[in-house]
Amino acid sequence: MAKDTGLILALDTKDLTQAKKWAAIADATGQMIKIGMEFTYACGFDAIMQLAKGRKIFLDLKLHDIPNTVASAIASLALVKPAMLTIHASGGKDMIAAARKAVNEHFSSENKPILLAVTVLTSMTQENLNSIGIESSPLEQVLLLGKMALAAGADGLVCSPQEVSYLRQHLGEEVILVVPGIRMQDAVADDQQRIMTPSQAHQAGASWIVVGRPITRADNPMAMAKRIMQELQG
Ligand SMILES: O=c1ccn([C@@H]2O[C@H](COP(=O)(O)O)[C@@H](O)[C@H]2O)c(=O)[nH]1
Repeated sequence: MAKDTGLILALDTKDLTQAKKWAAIADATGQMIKIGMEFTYACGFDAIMQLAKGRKIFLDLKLHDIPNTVASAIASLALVKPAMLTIHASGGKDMIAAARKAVNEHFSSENKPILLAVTVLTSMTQENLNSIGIESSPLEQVLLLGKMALAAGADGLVCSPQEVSYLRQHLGEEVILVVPGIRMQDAVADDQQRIMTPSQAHQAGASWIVVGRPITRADNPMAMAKRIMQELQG
C-alpha cells in the first residue's frame, strides 16, 4: 500500500483495559486505532485521551445534526486531536460545510484531522435503502453522497469495499477511501452486508481498511492482525 494507508483496528468495547490491550496489538503491527460511539459513551474523553497518548486516533462518532450543532461538537473535539473524524454525508452539504469550517477554525494546521463523510453504512442493503425511500442502488447512492460530500469540504469518504473501484473510476486515485465491511474468506459477516476480504478491498483501491471483530474476536487477535497485514502487503 502507498504511504498513509493500511489497517485501522476498531476498538469496539466498553472497557478501557480491553481497549489498551487491543491498542497494544495495533502498536505492535503498526496500525491506527479507531474509537467509536461504544467506547466514547461508556468510558468518556479522559479514557480516549489515555489511548491517544503516542497514537493516531480515528474518532468515529459519525456526527449528524444541524450545521451549528455539528460545528460546535467538532470544536469540542479539538482537545482530543484526532487524526480522522467522521460525519454522516446524509446530513447534507450545509452540515458538511459547517464541519469543514469548524475543523479549519478549531484545529491548528499540524493537528487538522482528515474529515471523512460516511456515505451508505456497510450494514445497509438495497432493501434497507428502499425502506427509507431511496430507490438508487447502494453503488449509485454512495457515488451521489460521495461527490456531494467532497464538493462540500470533506477530505475523504467511508464506503464499503464493494464501491471502491467504482468510486476510483469516478472520483480518481487521490480521494481517501476508508473502508469497513471487511471479513475473511468464508467468515461470518455479523451485521455487515456489503463485504469483501482484506486483499480484495486492497486490490479494489481502498486507502485504509477498518477491521474490528475479525481481529478482536479471533482466538489469537495478534496473529489475525498480522495475517491481515500480510494480505495487504501481498
Ligand atoms: O459504514 C460503516 C461505517 C463505520 N463502520 C464501523 O467500522 C467498524 C467495523 O467493525 P467490524 O467489527 O469489523 O464489523 C465498526 O466500528 C463500525 O462502527 C462500519 O462498520 N460501517
